[in-house]
Amino acid sequence: MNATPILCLALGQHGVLDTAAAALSGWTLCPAKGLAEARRALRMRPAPVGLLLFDDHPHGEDALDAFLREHWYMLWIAVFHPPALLLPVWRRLVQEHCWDFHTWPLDAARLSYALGHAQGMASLRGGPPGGAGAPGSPEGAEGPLSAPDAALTGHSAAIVRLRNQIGKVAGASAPVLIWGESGSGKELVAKAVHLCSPRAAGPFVPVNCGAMPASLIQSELFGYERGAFTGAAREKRGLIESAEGGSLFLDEIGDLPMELQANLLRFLQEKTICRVGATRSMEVDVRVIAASHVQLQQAVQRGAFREDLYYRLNVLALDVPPLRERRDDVAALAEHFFRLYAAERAPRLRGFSARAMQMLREHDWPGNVRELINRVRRAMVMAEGRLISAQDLGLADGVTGPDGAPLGDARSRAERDAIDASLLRAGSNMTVAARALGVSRMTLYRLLAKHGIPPPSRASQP
Ligand SMILES: Nc1ncnc2c1ncn2[C@@H]1O[C@H](COP(=O)(O)OP(=O)(O)OP(=O)(O)O)[C@@H](O)[C@H]1O
Repeated sequence: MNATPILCLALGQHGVLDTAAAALSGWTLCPAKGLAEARRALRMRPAPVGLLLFDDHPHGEDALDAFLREHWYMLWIAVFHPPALLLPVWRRLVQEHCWDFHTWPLDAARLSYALGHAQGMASLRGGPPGGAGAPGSPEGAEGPLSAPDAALTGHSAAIVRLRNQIGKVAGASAPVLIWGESGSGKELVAKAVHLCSPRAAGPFVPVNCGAMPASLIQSELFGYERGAFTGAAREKRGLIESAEGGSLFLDEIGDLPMELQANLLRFLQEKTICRVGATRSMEVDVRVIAASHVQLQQAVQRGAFREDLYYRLNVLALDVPPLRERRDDVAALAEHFFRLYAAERAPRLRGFSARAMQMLREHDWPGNVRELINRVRRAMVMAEGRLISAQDLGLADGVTGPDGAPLGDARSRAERDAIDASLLRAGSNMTVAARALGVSRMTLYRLLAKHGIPPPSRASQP
């Protein structure tokens, strides 16, 4: 008997579960009557492979699509009645999410062979998340992640390659270095590495090295003892300690001050840390995942980043491609974010116009996926019709082009569009937007007031 469980999900009539059980007697099957039961079963006992058992009137494709996106790390085999496969909606679902498909009546030998093959492939990928949220999981400072927190949308060759690489590096214990442009998805990739690793049930602790004042980083990362400095009335665990048993995500590692680079190197070499003011060091079991949007090798050449630390971190490297290099993903991502925000914001909206989709595909996405999210969210607020237009997305032809308006008007409109675009690209971060526009934050606030653009709320600042 093969002891690794296969999730058997009945979509429709539950009788299909008995039929499958009779055909697959040598397998450990974990039956689930519907999506809610399947979610519960997978939380209790993760499975690397799942069977989707459709009855002769399949329906509920949106809910199933969302479920399969959440459980992207599993290999799925669908079983259909042949007529359903003539329908575009089910063909698309199989193409997007399934590793194989079969038809009723079951050919037990063929299905067994496919399940064995799928299990073998799943084990090469590094296996499913190791029981995030499972009973007995140690709870960390940030708590364990769950699969939807790290689902990478997209089916371009680049993202499929990246998913495979994530599966491979996740199983190892060495540090990971993720490189990619701002907003391309580095943190999401870090979460996926953590979730696919044997540490999945432990905490994932993100630290933005660029956003933390240099004077605080040492005590925030390493913690401090009581009385270590004025104001240290109580001892405090650092972020590294709070990632015990899990992963520490060091975003913008290139911004780490030199003296802390030495401390981090010591931690990576010796697996011990010393709190500020402590006389003894302590052991910690934490995997470091670092990310940078600048090529660290150049920082090494400039003398701004330690070469020994660079080589320590760069054992397993992952490149997250910019969105313009995987345009095939734009439509799936836009639809994913539309679905994500539609219920909350705009139940009347039905989707994107054909022209809007075309402009989404043609845009260069300097702010990557974060810019796409911002454009979709803004469009959902601005749209007046049932379909989001290119105009709503701020991507219509001629929005910035001269149209015979007086020079002053054209200049003012161009200024406003440039501000809008850079705020979108910067994810509403005023500092980043101001830097991109080559003006100070104060000037940017003044320009917002001049054009009647509401300043981004503090909540939307990263
Ligand atoms: N493939 C993807 N599927 C779904 N969501 C994605 C994908 N890639 C990125 N995102 C989303 O885009 C946003 C930006 O991604 P993320 O924060 O991971 O980027 P980043 O490269 O770490 O950015 P920065 O360098 O500015 O920190 C997040 O909300 C993330 O969830």
